[in-house]
Amino acid sequence: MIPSARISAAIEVLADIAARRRPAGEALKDWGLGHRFAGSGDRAAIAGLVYDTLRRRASAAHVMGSETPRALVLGMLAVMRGLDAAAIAALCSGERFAPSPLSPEEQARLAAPDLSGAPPFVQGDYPQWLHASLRHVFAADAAEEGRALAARAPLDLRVNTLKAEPDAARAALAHLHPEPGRFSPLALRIVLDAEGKAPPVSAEPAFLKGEVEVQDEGSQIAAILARPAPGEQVLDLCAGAGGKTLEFAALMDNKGQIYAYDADIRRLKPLHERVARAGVRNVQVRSPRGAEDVLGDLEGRMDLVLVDAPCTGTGTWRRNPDAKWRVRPGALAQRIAEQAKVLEQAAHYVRPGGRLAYVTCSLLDEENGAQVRALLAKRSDFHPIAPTDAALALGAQGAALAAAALTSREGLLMTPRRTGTDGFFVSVLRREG
Ligand SMILES: C[S@@+](CC[C@H](N)C(=O)[O-])C[C@H]1O[C@@H](n2cnc3c(N)ncnc32)[C@H](O)[C@@H]1O
Repeated sequence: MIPSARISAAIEVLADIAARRRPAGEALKDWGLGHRFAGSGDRAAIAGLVYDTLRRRASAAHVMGSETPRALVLGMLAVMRGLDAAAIAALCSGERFAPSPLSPEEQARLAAPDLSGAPPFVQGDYPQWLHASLRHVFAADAAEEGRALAARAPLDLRVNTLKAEPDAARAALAHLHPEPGRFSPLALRIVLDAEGKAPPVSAEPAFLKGEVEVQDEGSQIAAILARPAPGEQVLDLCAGAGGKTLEFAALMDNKGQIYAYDADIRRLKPLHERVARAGVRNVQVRSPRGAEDVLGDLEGRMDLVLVDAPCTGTGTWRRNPDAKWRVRPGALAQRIAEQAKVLEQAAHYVRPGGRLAYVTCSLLDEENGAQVRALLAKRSDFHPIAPTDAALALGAQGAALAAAALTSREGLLMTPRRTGTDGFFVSVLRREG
C-alpha cells in the first residue's frame, strides 16, 4: 500500500471506532480481516497512525477545529509527526486510494498549527474531566506531563538474573541496539522505529530461554523498591500474570518463598508457564477457590506483602492511548473502592516488623497517596518509609531516582516526563515490630 492509502485506511478505522464505540484493537483487527491484501508492514503502519491519532486526539481536533476522523488524522500528522501543510497536501491527492484534497480551511489550519491558546487538557491531550485531579498532582506542569504521556513508549526488557547477567543479555540482543536503563540495573531499553513498531522480542532466543522479560522500567523499579530479600516470606497479593512475582524471585535469588495470589484466577494462568521459562523455583501459586480462604495460613507471617493494585492505568497512556479516552468517572470510583479493600486486607498478612508495598500505575492522588493515608488512619501500627530511603534499594541510582520522581510523605511517583518510565506510584510501609 502507498502511504496515502494507509492514511485513508487509518481514517476508516477511526470512523469505525467512533461509530461503534469499540476498542481500537478490535477495529484494527476487523479492518485487517476485511483487507487481506494488506501485508504486515501495512497493518503495522496503519495501527501506528491510529494509535498516534489517539495519542494526540485533543490537540489534533483543536488545530483542525473539527473532530471528524479525517480531521484528527490530518491534525496528528502536523502535531505529532511534524509534517508541514505541503507534505500533508501531497498525501491527500484524491487519486485512487488517497484521501480527497485539502479544503482551503484545512490548508490554512495545517499551515499554522497553533496550540498556544489551548487549555491544558488540550495541550496535554487528556480527558477534561481528569484535569482537576492531574492539576492537583502536577500543578502548572499538568499539560507537560500529559504531553509526555502522549508520546510513544520505548520497549523495556528486564534481564532475569537467574539466567543471565545484564551485559551478556545486552550482547545477545545487540542487533536490537538495547541501551541500559536509566535507574534499574536490570533494564534494557529498545527504541522503536519511526512508525512505532516493536521488534518481535518474544521470538528472540534470549526471551525463549528466559533471560529477558518484557517489563517497563517503572514496574521494575517498583519491585526493587519493595526490597524483597533472599530467604524472605513474601505475598504478591495482586500477582496477575506475575510480572513482579518473577522479578521478586530473581531479586531473592530463588531463596525463600513467594506466594502469588490474584482474585481473578484467569489472570494467574500465564504465570505457570512464565515461572518455568524464567527458572523460578520459589513461587507457590495460590489460586482463589470459591469462598475458601486460601491465604488464611499467611496471616501475620509475611516479611513483605506487595499490593500491585487494580487501577485506572493513567500512568500507562503511552502504551494504551485508547484507554486514555475510554476511562470514565465510574471506573475510577470502582478502582478506588477495590484499592481500599485490598490494601486493608493486605495489612493482615504483614508480620510485626514486616513491610507492605503499595504500587499502582496511576498518576491520581485518589488512587495513590489518598489510599495510603486512609490505611494509615486505620492502622496506626504502619508507618511510611521515606521515599528517599526506599529509593536507596536501587543502589547508586537511588538518589537520582528520588530527585527525578515526585515524592511525598506517602511515596514516590514516576512519570514519563520525570523518569522516562510509565507512571508508577510506590509506597513502602513498615509495620511496627
Ligand atoms: C495491576 S494488575 C497486577 C499486575 C501484576 N502484578 C504484574 O506485575 O504483572 C492488578 C491485579 O489485581 C487483581 N485484583 C483486583 N482486586 C483484587 C483483590 N481484591 N485481591 C487480589 N487481587 C485483586 C486483578 O485481577 C489484577 O490482576
